[in-house]
Amino acid sequence: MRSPKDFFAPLAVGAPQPLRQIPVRPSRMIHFFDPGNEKMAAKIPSLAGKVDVLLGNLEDAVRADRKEAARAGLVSVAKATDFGRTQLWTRVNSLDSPWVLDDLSTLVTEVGDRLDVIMVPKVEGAQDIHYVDRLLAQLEARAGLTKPLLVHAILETASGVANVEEIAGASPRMQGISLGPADLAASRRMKTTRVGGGHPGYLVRTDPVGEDLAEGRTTYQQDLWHYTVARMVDACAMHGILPYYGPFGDIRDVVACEDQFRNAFLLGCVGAWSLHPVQIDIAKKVFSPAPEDVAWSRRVIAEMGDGTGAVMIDGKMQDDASVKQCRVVVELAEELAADDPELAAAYDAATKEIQS
Ligand SMILES: CC(C)(COP(=O)(O)OP(=O)(O)OC[C@H]1O[C@@H](n2cnc3c(N)ncnc32)[C@H](O)[C@@H]1OP(=O)(O)O)[C@@H](O)C(=O)NCCC(=O)NCCSC(=O)C[C@](C)(O)C(=O)O
Ligand SMILES: [Mg+2]
Repeated sequence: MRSPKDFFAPLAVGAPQPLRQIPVRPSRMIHFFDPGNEKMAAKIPSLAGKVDVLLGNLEDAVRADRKEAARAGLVSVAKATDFGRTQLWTRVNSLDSPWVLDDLSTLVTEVGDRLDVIMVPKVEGAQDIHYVDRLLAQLEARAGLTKPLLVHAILETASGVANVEEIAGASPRMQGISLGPADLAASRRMKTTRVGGGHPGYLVRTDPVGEDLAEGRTTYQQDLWHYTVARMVDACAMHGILPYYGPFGDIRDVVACEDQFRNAFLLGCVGAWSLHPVQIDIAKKVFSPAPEDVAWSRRVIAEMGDGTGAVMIDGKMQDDASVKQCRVVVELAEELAADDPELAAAYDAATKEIQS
């Protein structure tokens, strides 16, 4: 564990200075692709500039005999593509695999200046981040990089959840954390067989109305991921890094995907993964504040003046705490709108409408 005094010192001679704040860049969707799959890789130039993050996946979903092709494919894509405003991330293989050392050394050495974030799967505790942190510093120094690579952890083991606060604060490289519901379910010995989303058996039932226990009792499906997402959000907020919902595996069910993403958004997440092109626009819609919420928030901020005291707006009490929530919405909206003229116009139109 580093002492507070040297927390921001580089971990290798010649490595770049760690950042004190996570750069503000949209990351509503982290779009996964297999760089060794020629059909998918061919789609990357047309997605660059349109999605917030493109992530070359080297871990699960890439067959063992395709690991090297995926790594080489990512080097080619990284060199050949003009990413514009889009960030390039990668998910390397897990730290207990035979591939991760070559993943990190090849990528940092050959395309470290093109990469923004390295996603590390199956993180169990701060020790995993410390290992990657030092190794990245050595590789950055060797490659002569001037910008530090950031690290994103996937929360997908029971031990990772138990240690999520120390993971979030383990290094100034920590950019964020995503929920990995499939591996996490297996690690916890949950009895689900899905990649994210709910389960019809996880429910609550209204009380019996008469003698017949089976009649007239409504059931409500519950969210299997609420505890984990909420805990991850708190850990991230405490350490000034960003929380994300992970994957939603039922590609066909765009309705439930939108619901799952929105639950995460409302709880504090800034984005989710898209596994298929059809999920890109869902994430964009859900993780951009709605124009009417932005307009309302701007109105509350304007009417609250210096932000103290209490006022009534349309029958609702507003005070120091509600104006802070409105500032969260407006700050996010303005960060996203700075990069997206269509969104900026939608926010301005809704604000004009509420004023008239
Ligand atoms: C689901 C699959 C198999 C359906 O693939 P498909 O080919 O059957 O789908 P399609 O609808 O037929 O595809 C239409 C077109 O889109 C292309 N396409 C399809 N997907 C993409 C994509 N992502 N990016 C760019 N292009 C894509 C595809 O190649 C095809 O191109 P074509 O029209 O030229 O024939 C496919 O979409 C896929 O492999 N997606 C990525 C899967 C992945 O990365 N999984 C790992 C993340 S989830 C995870 O690891 C869990 C976690 C966190 O670790 C834990 O919870 O534990
Ligand atoms: Mg996983």
